[in-house]
Amino acid sequence: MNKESGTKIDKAKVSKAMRSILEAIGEDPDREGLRDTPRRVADMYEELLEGYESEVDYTWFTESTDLVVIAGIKFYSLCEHHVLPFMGLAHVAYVPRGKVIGLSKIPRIVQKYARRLQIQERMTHQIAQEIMETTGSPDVMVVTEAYHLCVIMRGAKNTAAMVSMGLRGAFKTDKELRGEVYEMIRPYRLPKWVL
Ligand SMILES: Nc1nc2c(ncn2[C@@H]2O[C@H](COP(=O)(O)OP(=O)(O)OP(=O)(O)O)[C@@H](O)[C@H]2O)c(=O)[nH]1
Ligand SMILES: [Zn+2]
Repeated sequence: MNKESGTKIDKAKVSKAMRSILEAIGEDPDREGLRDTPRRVADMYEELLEGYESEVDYTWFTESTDLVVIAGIKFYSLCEHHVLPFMGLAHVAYVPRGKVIGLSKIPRIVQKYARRLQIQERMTHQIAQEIMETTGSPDVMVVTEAYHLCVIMRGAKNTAAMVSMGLRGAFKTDKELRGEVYEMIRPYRLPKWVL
């Protein structure tokens, strides 16, 4: 079930709609190269939007109260305005209150919220929220940096990167703690777009 829209992806419907789009742009959907395209696009949306249906399986925990930083988590998402990709890196930090979740769960949380129709700020917020809920720590920092193809390929046609910050608890007020995280994530920051 798609938890936000309440519906599962209807692949037959996506495929039919894609065929209509091909016709609408003046293509022949029955020509050899396009014959399977509606089906491929339906399969693609099912894959790219699988985040609606994923749940992270928290099976392992350990105890610590020391700062945890996971830097350079890559993600690919789709902007909900143009349904074009935006992609980049997420960096996550939290100060556990005794409960540390498995390292791999952090990239899984990022994928869960990236693989939907999104805006970057909401994705950043949702990642921070799930980390707060599962670790019980109010002190969470999430930085996402991304290139949006809807800004690069069309419209403004500019290669600006967007950085979105999610600061919770101590990270909101403690500049020194924030600075420590910036230092640690610096080598893992997003490279400059080259095209
Ligand atoms: N803040 C934010 N804006 C986004 C994101 N993804 C897309 N947008 C912007 O959403 C806005 C939608 O604005 P509209 O004016 O309705 O759309 P548009 O006419 O296609 O706008 P242009 O892209 O400027 O041509 C655009 O400025 C997009 O760049 C996102 O993740 N966060
Ligand atoms: Zn867009």
